[in-house]
Amino acid sequence: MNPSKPCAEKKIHYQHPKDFECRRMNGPRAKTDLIVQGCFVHSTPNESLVVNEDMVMGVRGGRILFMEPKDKLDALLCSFEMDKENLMTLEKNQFIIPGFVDSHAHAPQYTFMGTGGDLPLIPWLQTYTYPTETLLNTDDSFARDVYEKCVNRTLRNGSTTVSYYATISADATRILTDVIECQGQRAFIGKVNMDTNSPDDYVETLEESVKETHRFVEDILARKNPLLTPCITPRFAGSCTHELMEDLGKIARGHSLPIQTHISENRDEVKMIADMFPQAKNYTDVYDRAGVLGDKTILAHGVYLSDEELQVIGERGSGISHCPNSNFTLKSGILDVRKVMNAGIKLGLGTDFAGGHSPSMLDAIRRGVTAANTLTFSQRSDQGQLELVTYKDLFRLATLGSAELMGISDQIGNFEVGKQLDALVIDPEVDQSPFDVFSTDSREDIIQKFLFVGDDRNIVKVFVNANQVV
Ligand SMILES: O=c1[nH]c(=O)c2nc[nH]c2[nH]1
Ligand SMILES: [Zn+2]
Repeated sequence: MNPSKPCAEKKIHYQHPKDFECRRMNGPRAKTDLIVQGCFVHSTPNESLVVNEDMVMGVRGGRILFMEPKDKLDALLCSFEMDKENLMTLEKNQFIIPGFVDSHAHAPQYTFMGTGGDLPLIPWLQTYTYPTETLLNTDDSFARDVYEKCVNRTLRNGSTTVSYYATISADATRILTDVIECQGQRAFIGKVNMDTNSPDDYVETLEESVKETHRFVEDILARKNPLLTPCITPRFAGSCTHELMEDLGKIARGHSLPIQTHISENRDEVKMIADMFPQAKNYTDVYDRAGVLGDKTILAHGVYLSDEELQVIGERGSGISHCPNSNFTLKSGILDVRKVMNAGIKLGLGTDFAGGHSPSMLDAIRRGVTAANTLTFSQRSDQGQLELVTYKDLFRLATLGSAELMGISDQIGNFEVGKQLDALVIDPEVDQSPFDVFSTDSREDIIQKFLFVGDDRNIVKVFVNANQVV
């Protein structure tokens, strides 16, 4: 097997290291059937945590064909003409969950993840973020090294789908796309757009930005890989002119593409946007006037959105990516998740590394619980009884919620028949597991222990579109 051959044949300029196994070998569609028997844990539109014991799932061409009680196994194998050789039976305490969907992450910032938490957003962007992105934007081999490690790390931590920001260059973004494609992850990928209020060596003209965006969109669409979606990415209103955002909105609508950007993350940022766009009513109105708010728009953070803004976001069908680690690390604030959920606005979860200092959606779940608990301290005295946000709600946001936010919940997010199989096999008793299981633990206790104490050691298999990628 020559791991680099398929990519080389497609004339992708990216070359893998010798020992790297390019998963494009499998093609984006799984060739063999897969049957899984065991305990399935997922969210449904009505329930955040559903545990289905003793079930059997059949998968063909990457898609879930059936999910039935295990005593029907023989009859199902017979009627779907499936081979028992493809049966994977989970062990006693193992269970399977949908792959995590990270709805907001910055691949180039993986370089400095875990450092630089001493500053708030705007000086953090100027001091750490822009210089690092400038470096990856211009040094291909460094970018390749960072992107390979970043994608490998997110996959190992169970993120089967990630919505990534890259840098401002279409060529550099292409390196990230090559890496994601070869490692077999499902992803939204965004070439970042910035045409104002940015460093002299990390900024584009309006014309360049639009031209490069077309080039990047065409590169990804030409690959015809259903796992990859170009995502139009005006960085935030603080680095884009109205004219650029308007043009980007048109490109997104022209190709029916998603849009991702940041909104209302930090008080100084909100003030900066008000100064830059005096004609707009508020931050949301800046995007609304430019035609950036549609039913495929992912807005990261939204900590300081007013009720009026939330209403507009809901009416446009846009949604919010909640990034609690980043909000704590950059000292931005805390999103009122219950308020957003009660407003009926689409809500997902994101790591936002390297504003956040973890690539793990397990960490995002935990920080989300802490964020919600923290809000209850300040709200209880004046509002009486509170509707709590639980770990089950956060599990839903990390899977089905993010899939809904990204507009792909018809394909992934849970184990509904007809969806594609993106899944994680969890082994609570793996060697070196960071937690212990006792005979007194119920199944729900074990799931909760994994969500609060588990890590990538417990994620023993990762499937994207039924292909095993870890
Ligand atoms: O958390 C964030 N990370 C970023 O890179 C960024 N750019 C604008 N606003 C931002 N917020
Ligand atoms: Zn971000």
